[in-house]
Amino acid sequence: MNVIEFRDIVWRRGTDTILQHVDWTVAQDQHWAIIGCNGSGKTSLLRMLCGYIWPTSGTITVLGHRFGTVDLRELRKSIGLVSSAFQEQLQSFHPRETALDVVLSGKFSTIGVYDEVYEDDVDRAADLLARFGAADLADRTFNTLSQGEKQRVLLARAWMGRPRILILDEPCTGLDVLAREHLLQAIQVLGQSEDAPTLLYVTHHIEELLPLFSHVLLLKHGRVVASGEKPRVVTEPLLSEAFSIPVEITWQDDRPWLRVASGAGVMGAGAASG
Ligand SMILES: Nc1ncnc2c1ncn2[C@@H]1O[C@H](COP(=O)(O)OP(=O)(O)OP(=O)(O)O)[C@@H](O)[C@H]1O
Repeated sequence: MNVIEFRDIVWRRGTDTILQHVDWTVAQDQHWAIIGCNGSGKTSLLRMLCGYIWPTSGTITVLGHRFGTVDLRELRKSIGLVSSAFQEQLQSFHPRETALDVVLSGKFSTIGVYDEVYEDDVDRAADLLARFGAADLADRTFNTLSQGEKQRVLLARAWMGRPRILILDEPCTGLDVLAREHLLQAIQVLGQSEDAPTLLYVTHHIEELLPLFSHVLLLKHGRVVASGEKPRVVTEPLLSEAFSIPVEITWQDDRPWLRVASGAGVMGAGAASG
């Protein structure tokens, strides 16, 4: 059984076609990065995956359930999400809620812990905090944490819910280099664990494509530019096409680093035309 199947998905809003004939298959044991410029359709695709928007045409099957024949509220319990928009929403946590409470609340997919918590749950939450390098934050009030600290706690929270699919929507936004590398390292390690969910990682930053990510979906103007195994997709011609600017890639420690090709940037274009 595939984890995700999008078949010939089209999404129109008014006169705009936002997703254009998208085919996308995610199999078991794959972790995907989703890459594309602003407005290329990444968020729309993922909102569709969670059943928040409905395609104009095409079919979607998630975890073996065909949309239209499944209770989406039930299915959503299998899909975790970490995004900066979500972080804002979580400002509504009770002012006294600790980081450990926040992780625990992931078990129930609620904001705040209202259900009974067992010792095992507390152990697991503490263990997850430790794995994300945040053990010392357990008793701190969540609302007083820095953005980087909050992201680590929210990732631990997402793992606590044992989702089958976990969407990480630009989880490194706003983090300094060291905080970002710590977070990426934790994702790399936990993503390799036996009970890891299928990861879908949205980013504009190519260097965040950890060795863990086996596959990449490259979008442009709502179309799939390329989709498949990372080394076949993360190439200079395909990324140059997706970003509409010539780019060069250097691989280091099995991670790709991108720079705009010499003379091709906005400055270069200005100099050339001037
Ligand atoms: N509900 C909507 N109604 C009309 N247009 C929409 C709607 N949602 C998204 N769009 C448009 O669809 C296009 C794709 O948007 P989307 O948010 O999916 O892109 P994105 O790749 O996630 O961009 P970013 O990287 O900036 O977050 C944009 O042009 C956006 O304005």
